[in-house]
Parts: sequence; C-alpha cells; structure tokens
Amino acid sequence: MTYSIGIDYGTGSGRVFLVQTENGKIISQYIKPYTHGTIDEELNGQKLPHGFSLQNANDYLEVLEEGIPHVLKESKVNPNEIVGLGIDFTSSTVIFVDKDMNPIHNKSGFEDNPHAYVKLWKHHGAEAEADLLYNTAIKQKKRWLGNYGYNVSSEWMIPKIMEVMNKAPEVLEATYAIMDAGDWIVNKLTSQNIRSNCGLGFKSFWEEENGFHYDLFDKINQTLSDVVRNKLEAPIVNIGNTAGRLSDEMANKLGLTANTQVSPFIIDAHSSLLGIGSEREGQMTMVMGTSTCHLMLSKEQKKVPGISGSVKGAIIPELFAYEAGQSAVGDLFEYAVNQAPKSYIDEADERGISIHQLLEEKTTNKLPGSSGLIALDWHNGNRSVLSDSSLRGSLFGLTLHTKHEDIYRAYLEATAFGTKMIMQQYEDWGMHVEDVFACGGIPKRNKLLMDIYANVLNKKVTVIDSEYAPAIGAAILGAVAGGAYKTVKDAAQAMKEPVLYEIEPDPSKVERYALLFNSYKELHDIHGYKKARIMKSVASLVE
Ligand SMILES: Nc1ncnc2c1ncn2[C@@H]1O[C@H](COP(=O)(O)OP(=O)(O)O)[C@@H](O)[C@H]1O
Ligand SMILES: O=C(CO)[C@@H](O)[C@@H](O)COP(=O)(O)O
Repeated sequence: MTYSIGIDYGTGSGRVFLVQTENGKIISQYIKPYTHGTIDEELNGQKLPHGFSLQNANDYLEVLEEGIPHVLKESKVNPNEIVGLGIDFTSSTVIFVDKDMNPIHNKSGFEDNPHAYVKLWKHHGAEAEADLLYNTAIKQKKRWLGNYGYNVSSEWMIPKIMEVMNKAPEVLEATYAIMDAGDWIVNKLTSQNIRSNCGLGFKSFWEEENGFHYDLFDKINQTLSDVVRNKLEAPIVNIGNTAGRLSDEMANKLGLTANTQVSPFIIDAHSSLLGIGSEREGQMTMVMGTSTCHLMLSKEQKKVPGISGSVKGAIIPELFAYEAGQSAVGDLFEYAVNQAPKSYIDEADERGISIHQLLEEKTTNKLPGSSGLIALDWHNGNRSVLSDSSLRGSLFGLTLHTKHEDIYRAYLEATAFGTKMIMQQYEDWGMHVEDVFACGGIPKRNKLLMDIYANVLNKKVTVIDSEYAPAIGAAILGAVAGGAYKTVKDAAQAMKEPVLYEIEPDPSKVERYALLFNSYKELHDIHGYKKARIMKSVASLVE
C-alpha cells in the first residue's frame, strides 16, 4: 500500500490530507486556520489602503509543521510508504524572499512595511499598474493578450511586482526572488528555486512557447524586465512531473523520508479538476469557495474575451486549461451573514445551526423573484467577463418590508447570474458546456444554492461529495510525482472524489430565472460599462 499527501492552501486555512494512492481514500486530515488570517484593515497599528489583502508567510509553514506530523501520528502510516506530496495554493499570492528563501517581512526593519508581506490573490492595490500594462499591451496591439481574455487583472503577478517597484523600492532591493506562495512552499520543501508552469502560465504572462512576454515589460520600463529576469524567472517544472525529492532537513523536520517526491504547485481551483476527475472538453467545473473559478479544458487554444486565461498543460498535460472567475462568492455570502439581525443570530445559536443554514431555511421555499430583489455580485470587483476590480456591488428592489433572508438569497442568485454570463461567454466563443460540476467548500453545504444554479444555468449540476477536491488533486499530483501512476489522467480516475448528487433544472423556475437574468444583464451592462461612471464617481470619495 502506498500513500501521498495533498496540501490545500485556501484563502483562510491550510488543509493537509494523507490519502491512499490506490483510491484516494482519506486516511487522515488536519485543518489549520492561518494564525494571522488575512491582514486587510491594519498592519501593526497602521491603517492599510482600501483593497489591501496581505498574509504572513510564516502561517503557511505552520500548516506543514503541524499538519504533516499530525497525519503521520494519527494514521501510523510508515513514512517510507508515502511516495509523494502535492501542493495547491491560491494564486497569484505573491511572496518576496531573500536568498535564503526567508520572507522579507521577517527581516529586521521590514516588520511594519506592508509591501514586505505576502500579497494575497485578492489584493487590489495594483489597479494603476494593471491599467498601465493593459493600455500598453493594447496600444502595442499585443495579440497574445487574447490568451488572457484581452485583459490584465490587478490580482496577477506582474502588476503586484510593479506595485512594489513603485511604492516600496526598498523591499525590492532586499528581495532575491519573487514567486507564487505555492512555488515558495515547494522550494522550502526541496531546497530549490523552481517555478510551476501552472502559476506562471495563468498569472505571470509566461507561455511555454515564448517564455515571459518581455516584449511588453520592456515597453513599461527596463527595470521591470530586469526584475522579472533576475528575480521571477527560474527553472520551470510542468504539472505531471516531479519538482524533486524532499530535502533531508525538511524530511527530518516533518517526519517523512527524503524519498518522498514533491510535485510542482498547482493553483487551488485548477487542482479541483483533478480532484473530481474532470479531464475532457465540454465540462465546466465551478470551484466555489471564497471566490469561484470556472474551469474548462480544450484541445485548442481560443482567445475568449473576458476570461482570465488559457494555459496548455496547466492541469492535464495534453489539454489547454481555461479559467474564468468571480472574486467574491463565499466572501459575498459571508458579508450577508455578517449583516444578519441579532434575532437571527440568537435563533441560529439556540438551534445549533449556522446563520447560512438559517437564512437558507427561511428562503428556500420562496418562488424565484418573489422578493422583488436583484443584486450585482461585484463587492470585490468583477473578474470575468468585465475584468474590472474597481467595480462595486449593488442591490436593487429594496422596500421597507424586505427581509434579510431575501437579501441573502438575492446574493446567492447574483453569483448564479454572474456564472451564467461566464458560461455564455465560453459558449459564444466555441466552447460548448455539456456538463456542469460544482465543488469546493460551498456546494456540499448549500442545497438551495445548487438548485438556483441548475435553474439559472438551465443545466444539470453535478455536486461533488467533497469540500476538499483541491487537496485530493494535489495528492493526485503527489502520487504521480512519486511514481504511483504513469499519467495524471490515470491517477485522477483512480483517486477522484465521489458524486454527492445531481440536480436537474425545473422548467417553471427556469422560466422565472430567465426573466430575472435579463434584468441582471441590463444592470450588468449599465453599471459594468455603459454608465460605469455612476458607481466609479461615488467610489472616488472613498479614502
Ligand atoms: N452554508 C453555506 N452556504 C454558502 N456559503 C458558505 C456556507 N458555509 C460557508 N460558506 C462560505 O464558504 C467559504 C469558505 O469556503 P472554502 O472553500 O473553505 O474557502 P477557500 O478554499 O476559499 O479558503 C466562506 O467564504 C463562507 O462564507
Ligand atoms: O485566483 C484563483 C485561481 O486562479 C484562486 O486561487 C482564487 O480565486 C482564490 O480561490 P479560493 O476561493 O480561495 O479557493
């Protein structure tokens, strides 16, 4: 019997899973909320600018140092039988390190410097830099930008590097290497300095054929090109290969053996496709957590406007992986939960259920549209298809009698409408959606949400019986790196998570949601671009 370890670094916590390579059976698991959480309001007493989302890289090491010894102790598995280890991580979560791979925020004199900290994937401090990259690429008629949906997100690597260049040159001066946090964990485990093709391909303007797009960086300035060449660029390891074995130091520290192979990191949402066994064209997989990522696979590369990117071999070696997404989904529902009236909080406490469950219960039997509410789900900007992180959410149709559960449901529905916009974009550009899968931390917890998605999308939705598909995907890559399987596809089919249930559309609800979607589409177009100045002028007064 052999085993592999999958470690899923989500937005709020790290999750370590020990699984059987034969069938993906979870033998032991450990979930560690990040000690410092997400640093977004203030850092050591200093107020942070709006849109900042930082993390402390030491928290990521705690996941390793606590989680791996825990699963070994609990399972009593012989470490010699653990052939591989895989890492999935949110992206682009950017870390700046010195030549010993130590985060700059650990260095004396940098403790209070926000730009020395990890820029979480949802950090929105690099809007101006993203706009400059986009406008320069458009002016230079860079056709390759079509592989990134003809947009540049402030959530990606290069704008975040430019932000530090512009706002904190002292951090850059002290920095030896820059990378995705997922690459950093792999490098800490193997004492190397490598990069994964998945992270670079989706978030760093790197393509296997041409490498980094210095043709664009040079147009910004020579410093940017030099920083990318000297600090970001490094040997690349493709998904499906091994990044190398555990270092002796880490093997001893964690209780593993130096024979354990480590897979290059994969982006968390992308890892879910492996975890659910999605491996062919025509399948749209929604990975629903803090955010939602809408992933598809194709034999061809198509330039689909408004999606986040397409990268060959980022998930399944011989296919192009496509990504689109919504920056606030679980975050949006959390926002609604946090606005719940005290009476609801007390009722949920008395009954020992979550506020989510109480709100779902109170609104689950209502007819679509019965509240008269409709919302735009842009509380953290719009990633796809508008790619504008400065956009803001809104709620229409409020009356003096509107109930909080109706507002909660309006947000659930808004994320479904936003998903329909993305699905239609894929289909309009030749990528037919046959099957819709739902996985991640949310689908299993909210049946009403899945009912809404099936009826808004008018598609059967297959809900996966696992909140941990990304971790299983990472374990699958660990198993391949460790030689338990010859191909990623074979490993995914053997180790994938099971289906929990399938939900079919209900024609009566589909009809009502079609009317609501038309209204959503009009509001989307008005506030997304036709009259975007209305919300932007209000936002201009934000400190
Ligand atoms: N019953 C529920 N219905 C809808 N959303 C939920 C429910 N329970 C938790 N959530 C949301 O799930 C999100 C966490 O999902 P998870 O996949 O664990 O996050 P991530 O992988 O992004 O760290 C939170 O944003 C939370 O608001
Ligand atoms: O950006 C990506 C994928 O490209 C994700 O890492 C990011 O949306 C965060 O995902 P989670 O919602 O935290 O799982």
